[in-house]
Amino acid sequence: MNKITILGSTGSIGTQTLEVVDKNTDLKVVALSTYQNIDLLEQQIYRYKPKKVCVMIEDKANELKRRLVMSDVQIVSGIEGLIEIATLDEVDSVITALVGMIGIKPTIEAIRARKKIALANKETLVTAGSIIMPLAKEYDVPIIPIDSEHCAIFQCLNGEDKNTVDKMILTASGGPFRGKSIEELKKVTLEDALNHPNWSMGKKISVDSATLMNKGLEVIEAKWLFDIEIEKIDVVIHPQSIIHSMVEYIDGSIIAQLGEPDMRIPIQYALYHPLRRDIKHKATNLLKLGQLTFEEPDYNTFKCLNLAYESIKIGGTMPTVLNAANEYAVNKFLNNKIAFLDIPVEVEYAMEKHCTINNPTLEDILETEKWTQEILESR
Ligand SMILES: NC(=O)C1=CN([C@@H]2O[C@H](COP(=O)(O)OP(=O)(O)OC[C@H]3O[C@@H](n4cnc5c(N)ncnc54)[C@H](OP(=O)(O)O)[C@@H]3O)[C@@H](O)[C@H]2O)C=CC1
Ligand SMILES: CC(=O)[C@@H](O)[C@H](O)COP(=O)(O)O
Ligand SMILES: [Mn+2]
Repeated sequence: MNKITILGSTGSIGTQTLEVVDKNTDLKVVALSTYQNIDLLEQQIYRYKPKKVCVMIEDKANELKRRLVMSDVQIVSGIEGLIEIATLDEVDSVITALVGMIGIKPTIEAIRARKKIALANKETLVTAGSIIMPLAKEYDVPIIPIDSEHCAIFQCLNGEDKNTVDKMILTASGGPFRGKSIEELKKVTLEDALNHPNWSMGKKISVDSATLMNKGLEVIEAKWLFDIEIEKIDVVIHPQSIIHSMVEYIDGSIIAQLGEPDMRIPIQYALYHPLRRDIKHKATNLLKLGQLTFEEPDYNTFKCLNLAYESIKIGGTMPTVLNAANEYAVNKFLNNKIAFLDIPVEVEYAMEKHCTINNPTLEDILETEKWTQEILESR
């Protein structure tokens, strides 16, 4: 029996993880969490009977307590609550399906408590990869990627000697605005940006896919997960999202992982690694697919991808600034406060103003997040 905590169980990855649980009777849910969606969490409590849940917002946690006064589920709140459910004694694996840098502390504490990590929450690695990866090594804790590209690369590596890898090739769908010009992007709406061609995902990552920041974050995520130089990580546009990523070896062989765009596949893979589960969520019919195509990303129009490469080349706290500025700007865009093309402008502004701290501590990273929010607020 694999006993699990899902951080962010009411989101896109969280709910799909529960769909995987539905198909696998040897997965037992011990703890769940939400930011504020207590209606859905309440349904999840009835169905999966967790021991403990965390509601980030205290008022909402209190409301849920009133609703569940007859139930024996324990309800905690805030960041301390997230840490509590990520470190419960009886838990084997923690699925990090939170969105944003809020995932850093619970992930660190879960590693210290020696929980296996199934990681979807890429912002945690983008900003604190320099702390998380050595910590996981120190505690001998596996970090298994859920992000589809990284799960693909993880499978393509298949235990090969790292020195035989020439390149990692991350595929990108290109998002809903692939092929559009700057002029056309001036007119796009929030609704357009959320309309991803292949994947159904949470709002923040959908906007990141539209700006190509998602791919930039994934380049940095790959650097930390696979301990590879940034110069060896390439991005190629593959509009069909069937090839999830590839590894090119020194002999010219390219190994790819293919499958339907369905996150239940990498989620199940991460939960069962090193075993491969014999449950298919969605089969791929190659004959029906027709063509698989590839294009160069448009770096001039979609500036976020270059900003991400730049930030990780500078290193230190700069990827934190990139990520925190992006979280800030995407939030503004989601609330109709700025236009789509303002997102890279905000990110670039914060990066230009920042004096990088090398070899940052956790405190430096969290302070940098705050600094970034303040500099953008006062702009
Ligand atoms: N969705 C996908 O297919 C993929 C997602 N990822 C990554 O996985 C992570 C999750 O993405 P996704 O599931 O789409 O996101 P969602 O927005 O759909 O879900 C996020 C979850 O985290 C909770 N949450 C949000 N903000 C906070 C906060 N400040 N404190 C505590 N809990 C919070 C949400 O609660 P509430 O419901 O109340 O908002 C929800 O449960 C992201 O890092 C994303 O980049 C990676 C690959 C694919
Ligand atoms: C499903 C997943 O892993 C997402 O990160 C996805 O890759 C987003 O699509 P883009 O390739 O458009 O960024
Ligand atoms: Mn991805």
